[in-house]
Amino acid sequence: MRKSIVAGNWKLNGSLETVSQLASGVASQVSNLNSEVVVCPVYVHLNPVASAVSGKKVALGAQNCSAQLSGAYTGEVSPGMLKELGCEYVILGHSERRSLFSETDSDVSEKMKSVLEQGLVPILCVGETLEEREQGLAELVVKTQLLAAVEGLSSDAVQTIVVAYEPVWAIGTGLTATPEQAQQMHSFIRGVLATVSQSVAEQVRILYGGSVKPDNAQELFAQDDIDGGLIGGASLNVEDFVAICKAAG
Ligand SMILES: O=C[C@H](O)COP(=O)(O)O
Repeated sequence: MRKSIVAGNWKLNGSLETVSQLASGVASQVSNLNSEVVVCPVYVHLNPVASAVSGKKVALGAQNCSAQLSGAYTGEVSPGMLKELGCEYVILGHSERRSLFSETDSDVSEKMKSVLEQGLVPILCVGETLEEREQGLAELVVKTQLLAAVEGLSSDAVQTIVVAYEPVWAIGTGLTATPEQAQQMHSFIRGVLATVSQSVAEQVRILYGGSVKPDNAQELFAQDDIDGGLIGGASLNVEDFVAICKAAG
């Protein structure tokens, strides 16, 4: 039985004051849930958010990291540094990093290795653009991204990762994939993971992301292969995010 996860990706939002309030507000309302709750602020907000959720049932995640562990890499932050701040999760390969910051499958693959070596859990994002979906390429795109990210990893390592299926056309647009569309892709992803091993396929949590809101979360999370969500806009509001976390269990 896979434990559900709801992760809030706060993206480039908030101030020291507002993220601390957001984190405390969420932490005070999720203590009785069965699902894991993760919040992912920007790097410079990790420390105050870690303090706000300390001892609470909310885990800390980062939105990105370097593949490098140390050295002359100006402006980068290593997985070990994130771990030192209390991070357990790192979002990797988000479509905004791929499209706006030119991250390639190969970059994501290097980051996967470094993050796993440091004992952190990558939340690996995969997903197709609208154009790719309309051309019938959605599964090929997702499969290519997924296999590139896990290439060279042991099956023991792969079974610890979290995958987030985020159709690019659904991110921040209000256009959610239907529960059927999402389930179809999640089942496909599980099938791709089965080529690593059947037990990997059964254990890896696969989250859906893209305009998840309190009013559509329950139906999405009720699908067999949807194990929670990666939430953008709605994670910036305590009541909405808590409602989504409750929908996951
Ligand atoms: O990482 C989160 C996703 O990009 C989803 O964002 P959204 O919930 O605002 O559509």
